[in-house]
Amino acid sequence: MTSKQNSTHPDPTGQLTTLRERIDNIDAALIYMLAERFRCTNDVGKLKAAFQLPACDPTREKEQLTRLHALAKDSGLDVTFTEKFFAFLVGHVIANHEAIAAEHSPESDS
Ligand SMILES: O=C(O)C(=O)C[C@]1(C(=O)O)C=C[C@@H](O)C=C1
Repeated sequence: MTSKQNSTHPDPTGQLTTLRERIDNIDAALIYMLAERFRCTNDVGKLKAAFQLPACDPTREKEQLTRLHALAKDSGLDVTFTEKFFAFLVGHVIANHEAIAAEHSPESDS
């Protein structure tokens, strides 16, 4: 025990460090998973651009949301957070699809 730590004033430092190590590992996994998801959606963006399909597919998004709701409930993740996170993510994907389509468009210089 340190001078500041005793049974009335326990020191949370060790526990906090352990929890933060877990958080860092989870953040790393999330970043790698998101990078992989964006690699996949970029391929979707190229396919959509090549076949002149719309960037946004509301029917697919509805199906995804239904599935994500069930997963959120099952796992204990906040459903509102899940919806907001999905909307944020898909918003970026659609912007990327539009950028890819603009590059592929006949009016594009390149
Ligand atoms: O599945 C597609 O069609 C995609 O473009 C991918 C994706 C997604 O990020 O999951 C993005 C936009 C669409 O509106 C639906 C889903």
